[in-house]
Amino acid sequence: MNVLITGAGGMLGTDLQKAFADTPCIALTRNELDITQELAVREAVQMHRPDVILNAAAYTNVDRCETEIDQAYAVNAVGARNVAVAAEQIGAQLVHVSTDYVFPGVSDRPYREEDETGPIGEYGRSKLAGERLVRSLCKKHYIVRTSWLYGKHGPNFVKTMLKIGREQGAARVVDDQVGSPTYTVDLAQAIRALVETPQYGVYHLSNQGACSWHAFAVDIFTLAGVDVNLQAIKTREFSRPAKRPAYSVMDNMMWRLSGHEPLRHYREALVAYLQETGEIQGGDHTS
Ligand SMILES: NC(=O)C1=CN([C@@H]2O[C@H](COP(=O)(O)OP(=O)(O)OC[C@H]3O[C@@H](n4cnc5c(N)ncnc54)[C@H](O)[C@@H]3O)[C@@H](O)[C@H]2O)C=CC1
Repeated sequence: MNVLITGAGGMLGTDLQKAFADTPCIALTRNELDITQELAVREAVQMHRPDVILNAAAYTNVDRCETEIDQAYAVNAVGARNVAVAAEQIGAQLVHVSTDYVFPGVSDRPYREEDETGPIGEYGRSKLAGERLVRSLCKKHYIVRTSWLYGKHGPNFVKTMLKIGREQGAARVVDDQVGSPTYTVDLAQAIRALVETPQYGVYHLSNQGACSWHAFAVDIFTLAGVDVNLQAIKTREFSRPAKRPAYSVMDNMMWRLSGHEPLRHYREALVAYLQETGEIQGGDHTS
């Protein structure tokens, strides 16, 4: 299996490279391939002729998407289209990574793959546009919606909390947004397993369990042994340009029904992350 990764320098892209390290893999960062450039995408795909393309490139700054709408759509929709067309031309499989933010966040149960979408911000709208283009333009597609990513190779909530907690000894975190934190290493391995089958379609892939950002911060500080004055606040007290869904937990139904084991619980994944980044020593931290 020959693999080509776009957005390979990002947080997920870097872990995808590791998950596919035992197979021929061309990893292209934004500087090496800008997916908004249709001709460049077509040429790169024609030249390398991968069996599988992993599109991890995206405009991911949720707040900036509210004002930089054209830039967001250029990458998340037009860029996704360019990759989908190029994949289809050579009959390649395409894994396109999307987000829980395509949902409005008002469900009383975890969102399933076929539930109605309804993004409440420009990031989610641009990602949904990308999903639709991929679905209609590339037959062999896997659309992988994931949530609340953190990993070793990018800025993320865990790093931010540890920095703020250690430097300031205090933090205020919202407790009225609920989702599933997901470790990029686990997601990359799941994507690896997914492309071993021709079970195309839309997948929700997240670590198991759900929590608020505040509860996640409690886990982070407890596990890392950082003593912090942690205050729970409401979203309305923490003004940000983009609205976020209040509840974006996703049922990984299609993954389960396709015969895969659920991803591990988010707390177990967090322990692994903290150990692998040297924040805590090995041993049993899960009780
Ligand atoms: N970070 C998160 O919490 C979540 C992320 N996602 C999705 O997961 C995927 C991976 O995200 P992360 O690794 O967290 O983001 P990231 O921001 O770390 O990585 C995205 C990469 O795309 C690259 N990129 C941006 N514009 C590009 C362009 N025009 N051409 C080529 N590359 C370009 C960036 O340079 C960056 O390396 C994205 O599709 C994102 O929408 C979904 C849910 C949550």
